[in-house]
Amino acid sequence: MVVSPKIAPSMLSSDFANLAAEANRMIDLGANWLHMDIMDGHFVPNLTIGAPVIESLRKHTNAYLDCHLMVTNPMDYVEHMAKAGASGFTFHVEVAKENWQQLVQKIKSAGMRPAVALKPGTPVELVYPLVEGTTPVEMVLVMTVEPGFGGQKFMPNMMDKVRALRHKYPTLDIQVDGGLGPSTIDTAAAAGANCIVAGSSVFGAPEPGDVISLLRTSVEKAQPTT
Ligand SMILES: O=C(CO)[C@@H](O)[C@H](O)COP(=O)(O)O
Ligand SMILES: [Fe+2]
Repeated sequence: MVVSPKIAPSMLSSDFANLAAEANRMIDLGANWLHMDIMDGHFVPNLTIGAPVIESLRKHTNAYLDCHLMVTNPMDYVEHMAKAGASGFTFHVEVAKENWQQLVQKIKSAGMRPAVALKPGTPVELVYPLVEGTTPVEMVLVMTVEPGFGGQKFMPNMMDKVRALRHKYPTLDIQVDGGLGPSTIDTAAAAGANCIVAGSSVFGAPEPGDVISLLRTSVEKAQPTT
């Protein structure tokens, strides 16, 4: 595999009252990125954090903040998220069918890394133009649960999307998010995922560092033929 593993604990499963300490603990335990779930209570039936929390956290860490925006109007968030210190900006294709080119351009101009996510019911073909565009996204996030909540069950049938993406794009960062942990990582890694989001399996473990290492090792071992 020519793409490197990026393990991103989902801070949604952390103790939000101790966010900075939790974030730095994850980095010290070997995490590459911190996955930040931004939800607007409209695109998904849950409300979490926004730019003010990212801005506060940024004062306590230099880590890559991988922001997953489950919001209906991602365009409205770009400037605020960039100013707050977000590193990556992942929007959902379901709400950016018309204006994705403008959106990707705006994300890049604001200094963030653009990525696109798709819900379980969304066909993978919808993101191909975004990967192949003149201003392409740099990562595709395949949701392996319905977005909105941590702690749900991994959907193995989403691996068809991961396999299709890996076959078409051997060097693309492909992220999976939802229900990843020791019992599901090998399936995702074998399909070709290299960016792994894990919330409850990491924060709920007695030794979160062991889970982070296991996730990384599984991705490193998987060598899907592309
Ligand atoms: O985006 C989401 C949920 O919408 C995720 O990032 C979850 O927060 C992952 O949590 P686990 O399924 O790993 O517990
Ligand atoms: Fe997420």
